[in-house]
Amino acid sequence: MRRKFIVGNWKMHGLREGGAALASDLAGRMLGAGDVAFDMLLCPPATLIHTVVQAVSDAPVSVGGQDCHGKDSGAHTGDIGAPMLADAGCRYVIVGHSERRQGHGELSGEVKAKAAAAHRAGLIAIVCVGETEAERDAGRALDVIARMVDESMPDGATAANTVVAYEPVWAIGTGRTPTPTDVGAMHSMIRRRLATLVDQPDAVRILYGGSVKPDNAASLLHINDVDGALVGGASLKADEFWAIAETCR
Ligand SMILES: O=C[C@H](O)COP(=O)(O)O
Repeated sequence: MRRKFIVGNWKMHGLREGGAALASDLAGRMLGAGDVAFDMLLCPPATLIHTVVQAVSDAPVSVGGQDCHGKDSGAHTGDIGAPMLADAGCRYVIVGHSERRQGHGELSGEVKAKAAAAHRAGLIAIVCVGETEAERDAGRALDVIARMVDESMPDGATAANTVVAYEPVWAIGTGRTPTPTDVGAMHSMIRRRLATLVDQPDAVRILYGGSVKPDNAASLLHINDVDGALVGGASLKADEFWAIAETCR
């Protein structure tokens, strides 16, 4: 049985005061809710990891990084090693987000190295894949994602150390989403693909990301093989993020 997983990716948003307030608000809601049918993860910018770890320390809320280097340490100015994230209190790290692939030219081979680095540090890697609008319009979405999954998944990936996030690039921050039929087809293809790449493919959580909002969360989160959401914009508002999470209850 895969528990639903609601992940907030704050991207490059937030200063200490607001970040602490948002994390504390969500921690309080989780504590007040008691038994919930989902896990919650917050991925703040690196400067807020310490603040958020402290704010959620009493609550069943995990903290993750938004990226890590493929090497554990070294002369890599501006980068963060996975052991540093673990040391700061993270349990997870997002790798291969399309904003990294596109904005920083990351290819799947590098994403695979980052996921492997996460595993070495004892972190759970959230491996992101997603097609562009041109690829979908050309009818190539399933092939593109199959290849990205094949090339991004590190050796030794298991259901315990890896989560996959499917995020169509054209749906991120645009208010547009694929149809539930298209999301279902993509997620079931990804799971079939995982059968050749990881142990216990049926236990791997596959998240959907891209314009998840309170008003579409229920229809997206109840699709077969959709095990949660990777939420950007709506994760910056406690009411919206909580409303998305509550559709899993
Ligand atoms: O990591 C999150 C995704 O990029 C989705 O962002 P969004 O919810 O703002 O569309």
